[in-house]
Amino acid sequence: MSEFIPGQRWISNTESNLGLGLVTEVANRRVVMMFPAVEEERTYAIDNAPLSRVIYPVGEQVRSSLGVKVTITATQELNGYMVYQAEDRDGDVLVLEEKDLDSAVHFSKPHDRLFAGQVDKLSRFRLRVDTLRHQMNHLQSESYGLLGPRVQLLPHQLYIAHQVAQRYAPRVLLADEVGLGKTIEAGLILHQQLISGKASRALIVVPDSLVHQWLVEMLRRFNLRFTILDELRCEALELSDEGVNPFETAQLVLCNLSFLKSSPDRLIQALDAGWDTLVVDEAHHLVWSEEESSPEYICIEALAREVKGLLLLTATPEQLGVDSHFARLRLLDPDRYYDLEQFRSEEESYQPVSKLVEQLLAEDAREQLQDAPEVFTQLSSYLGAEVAARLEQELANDTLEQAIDDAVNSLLDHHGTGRVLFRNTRDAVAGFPTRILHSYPLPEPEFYLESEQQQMAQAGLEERLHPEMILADRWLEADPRVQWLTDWLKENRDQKALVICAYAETAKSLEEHLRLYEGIRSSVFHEGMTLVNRDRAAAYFADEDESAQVLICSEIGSEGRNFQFASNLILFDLPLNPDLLEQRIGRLDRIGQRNDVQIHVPHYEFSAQAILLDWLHRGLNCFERACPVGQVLFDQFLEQLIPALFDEFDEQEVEQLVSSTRAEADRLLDQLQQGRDRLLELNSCKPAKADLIAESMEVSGNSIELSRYMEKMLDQFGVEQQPHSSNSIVLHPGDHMHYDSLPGLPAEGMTATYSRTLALGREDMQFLTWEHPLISGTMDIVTSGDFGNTAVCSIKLPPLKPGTLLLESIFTLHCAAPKQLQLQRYLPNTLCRLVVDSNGTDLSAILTEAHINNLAERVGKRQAVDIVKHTRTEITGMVERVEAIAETQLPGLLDQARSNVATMLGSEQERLAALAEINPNIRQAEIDYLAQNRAQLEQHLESATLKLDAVRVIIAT
Ligand SMILES: Nc1ncnc2c1ncn2[C@@H]1O[C@H](COP(=O)(O)OP(=O)(O)OP(=O)(O)O)[C@@H](O)[C@H]1O
Repeated sequence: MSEFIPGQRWISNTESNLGLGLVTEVANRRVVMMFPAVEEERTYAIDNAPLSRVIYPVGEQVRSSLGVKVTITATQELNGYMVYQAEDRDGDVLVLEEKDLDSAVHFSKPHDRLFAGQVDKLSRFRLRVDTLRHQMNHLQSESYGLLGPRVQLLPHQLYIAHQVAQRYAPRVLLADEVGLGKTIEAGLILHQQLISGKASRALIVVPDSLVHQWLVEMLRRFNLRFTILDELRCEALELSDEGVNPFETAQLVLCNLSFLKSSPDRLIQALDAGWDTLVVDEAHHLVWSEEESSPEYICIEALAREVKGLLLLTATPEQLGVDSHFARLRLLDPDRYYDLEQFRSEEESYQPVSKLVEQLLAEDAREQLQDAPEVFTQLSSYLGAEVAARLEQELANDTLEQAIDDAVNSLLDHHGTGRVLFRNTRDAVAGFPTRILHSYPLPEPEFYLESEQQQMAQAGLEERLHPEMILADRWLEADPRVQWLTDWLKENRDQKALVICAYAETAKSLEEHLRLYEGIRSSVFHEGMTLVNRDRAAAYFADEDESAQVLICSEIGSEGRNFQFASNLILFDLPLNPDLLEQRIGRLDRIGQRNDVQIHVPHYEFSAQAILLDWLHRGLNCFERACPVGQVLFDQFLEQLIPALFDEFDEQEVEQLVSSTRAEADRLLDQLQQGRDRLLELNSCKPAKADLIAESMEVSGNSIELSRYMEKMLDQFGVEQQPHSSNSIVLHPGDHMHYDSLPGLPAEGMTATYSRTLALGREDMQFLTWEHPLISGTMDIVTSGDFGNTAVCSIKLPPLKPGTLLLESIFTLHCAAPKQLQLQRYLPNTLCRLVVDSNGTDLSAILTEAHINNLAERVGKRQAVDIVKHTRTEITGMVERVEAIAETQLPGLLDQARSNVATMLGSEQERLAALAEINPNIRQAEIDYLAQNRAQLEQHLESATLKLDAVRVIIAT
């Protein structure tokens, strides 16, 4: 019969920080243990559960789950279940069943270990104290959750991630321009949410062609292992476990949108599976109008309703018009975005706010403001008379800059869009390459001209823009673009080129032609290929040695893909929609592009293609720059553009169309720059703050400090370390490991580096940071167990008489609370360290840690045990003394913690509540969450104790 009985209390030997466990279920050789203090559950195999039974002896002081402190006076075991008789402070007797004991308790007191003869090495004691400090520093740093990912520290991304990741269940639209790193931003946010316990289940939904790229990117950059679900995989899971919901078999799931969209049953399973965060890439595919929603939209809308956190990613939020843009915002917050008309008028109201912000941010703001009383009137109407008056007063002071900064922040907060929408542009992010257009007018083929009379008369727009449709079977031999492409590739053999055309059919036959008849190393990539084949094609193109010179892609096949290692883009045809053109150029014009991007456009002279090229280039200027108003211009001029493409305009009329488009583009860009986009830009990245975050990450990511610390740590754990190349090491589980395995260390070992720069270039190496599972995992093992929590040493320090006994003790403020509350963040950033002599004199300030560490000498194990044995009474007295002193320090520390909660959460809570009255972008759920969070933190702090974590006995010689 099992020794486990429901209701019994046990403690985890490896995770004592979980508090007291409660047996809830025993079946099939497994025991399920609930840890109420941290609201976590664990299932163990009964045979080798790392658990110890907790039975209190008579005389022990314990607390009931209601918080009543009692002393046990008698115990009784009923078929393995304990019932205690106890007395409270008033002497009242009560009966306490073990299931009703307080769950937030701790064991393995260091002095109990010491008296049992368990004396650790001095180096382990130091390592324990270092570990406690590092853990505390990391948890409280600005970069918590953002340090681990293998990414370049780019301020514009860090700013967004930092802003969003701290929120409860963030719901935002990440709308950076193409290639600025939305995937990376989403990954950073997700990583922070998962590591901090704010989220544990995430679903990513992407277009078919991006499934693998996301899988790889999440794994190698973020150490997040996603499970891909498609129909085949779901069926296999159901076959091996009848009745299982495949979406519940993993915490992190990645699937493609068409799979979910086309299977209502699978969608229901996904809806039932419960997620904390949903990420949807290429969200511009979610088409919606007031009359009709696309199936994709309906599918994501259903999920968005169920899931708490939602990240929508699109580079072209307005590609399908304001309606669709509104619809995506509506997915984020249906209560806020319910009226399209109101949304439109709101967009217009951003302009005066933006103008005001510009005035405040002008370099000569002081002079400008002195002559502009109307600015203060305006400011007063937006932020109230008090803010305006304060700013006016500051005009004569040195602190004007700060006051302006505050006013701008309030304006952005109160009247901006920033809480739901983030958009960085190339203009705002430095370091992007130049884009250069090369146009190649080619003579129309004879065959084409001959057939023109009858063919062209009937040709639709598609045929005019894609002549291969008219040339039909003979197109490969007759189309001059094919010959041009062949020549270009042969003349530039050392250059890689990405060719994009509209249709998969065109891509396929073009590639076949180049490969079979022209001997060009080529590869093709289109939506009709299987995922595996697409990835193979992309890898063949990316390969550094034996690679394809050219990759031919269809329009949607290449969306979202990374090809920045090439710098020649050949547009075999042109899309009508400028946003699609930007998507194409964005394949190369991305972060990581080291060269200028050369855009080549072969086209038939005097044809629809030539007119479209002219309109897109001179009218919209969207080849050499990203054009944020492309969609609006497209909508506005489409009616005139169509007849021009049908050859119904003469040269002058075409010129007229181009120049009026240019004029309108300039006007709109100007308006955008002054209106919403400027606000968005300012909201999406505050450079000073962004740089601060990046700097703080550089500091907390200091690889020298980490590598020195880890070298000692891994040594203690028996991990073999050998230098590899410069800045990298090879780690192997050694023959004398203290644990069978360490988290994040594969049995076959690994090559790793602490250097971010090296890690970015060498993806085969693990990137070791405070957040790598090996490091955070070993740190957890140290602090949650008894590693190094006892030591004995000797010191020579003349004023101390030989034989003087001292006790150095380390206390940690301990408070079991659910992980997502992140209680540690609010605790004072100090360890409580106390040193006393056997008279109980407090010497903490005189004998500093560094002092003792410098002088401490090792004492052999046997001698150490002897010292402890002979001085047990004194040590017991000193432990009581330090505990008493610590008790007096507890209220002060708790006051600090409460005040941290009040400052950090209270001010955010007040700010949000005040904002919500003005800016409807604030969700009530967020405000409620903060209030709840604060109440829970305060409640948990009530049960905080100073726990004696480690002791070092010191004997003067
Ligand atoms: N911080 C970073 N460190 C290293 N590489 C990065 C970083 N940010 C972006 N990149 C790289 O830049 C490229 C573009 O990033 P990403 O795919 O996230 O952009 P995107 O905005 O999602 O693009 P698209 O609009 O095409 O979907 C990718 O190859 C990505 O790996």
